[in-house]
Amino acid sequence: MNENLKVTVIDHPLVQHKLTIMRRKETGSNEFRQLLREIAMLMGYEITRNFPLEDVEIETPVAKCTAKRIAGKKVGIVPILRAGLGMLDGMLDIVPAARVGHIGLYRDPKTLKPVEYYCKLPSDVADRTLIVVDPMLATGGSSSAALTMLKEHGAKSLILMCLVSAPEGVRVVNKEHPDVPVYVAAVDDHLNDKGYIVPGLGDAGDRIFGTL
Ligand SMILES: O=c1ccn([C@@H]2O[C@H](COP(=O)(O)O)[C@@H](O)[C@H]2O)c(=O)[nH]1
Ligand SMILES: O=P(O)(O)OP(=O)(O)O
Ligand SMILES: [Mg+2]
Repeated sequence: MNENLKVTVIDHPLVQHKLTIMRRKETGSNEFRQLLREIAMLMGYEITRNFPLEDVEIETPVAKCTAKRIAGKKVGIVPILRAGLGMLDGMLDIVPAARVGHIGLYRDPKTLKPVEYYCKLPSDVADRTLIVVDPMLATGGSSSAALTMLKEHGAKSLILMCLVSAPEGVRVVNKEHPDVPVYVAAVDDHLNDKGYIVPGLGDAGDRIFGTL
């Protein structure tokens, strides 16, 4: 069923174990937030694996040498509000010098279409790799709209990182943004008639911020 989807599932045992705890309805906001932060860090580690390196001349206390550093401008992390904020600190734990942009989108509960309410981006988006983060890729409307907004601001190198996805959402992003690699921890079964991922984990924003 998922064979046509262009998506990388990060199946590291630590990620999968933590995700299972997050899915449980008994898991409270405090633990949910902490696990999301940890998973974001682990996923970020995998996603940045192929970032290009360049040589730099340095001097250690012992000798001069040529060492490696990440090439190019500092990466940008762009959480989709609110739920994407839950993945920001985990990313900043491993890329502390990253620039941070914010895109505010909520899903209209009737139409399930994304509604934009905020956008503030780092400078020079055209020259940075931007990692868009949102725990849930459901219909794909929010992620796709965020990627479109970033491209309208000049972004050229984009990565989408979500925790749980539905095949429907991956399909939409693949179709509308074939240039954007998609990383997830799980591709779940389907969407229900309210646009929630099944089995999923519920409303990520509500679970992170305790607004159920
Ligand atoms: O099971 C779900 C499904 C969606 N969300 C929230 O909605 C958006 C993504 O929905 P799209 O339909 O892909 O636009 C996401 O930002 C979540 O905040 C959810 O929490 N749980
Ligand atoms: O996508 P939504 O409407 O669930 O937004 P939020 O992340 O603020 O819960
Ligand atoms: Mg929500």
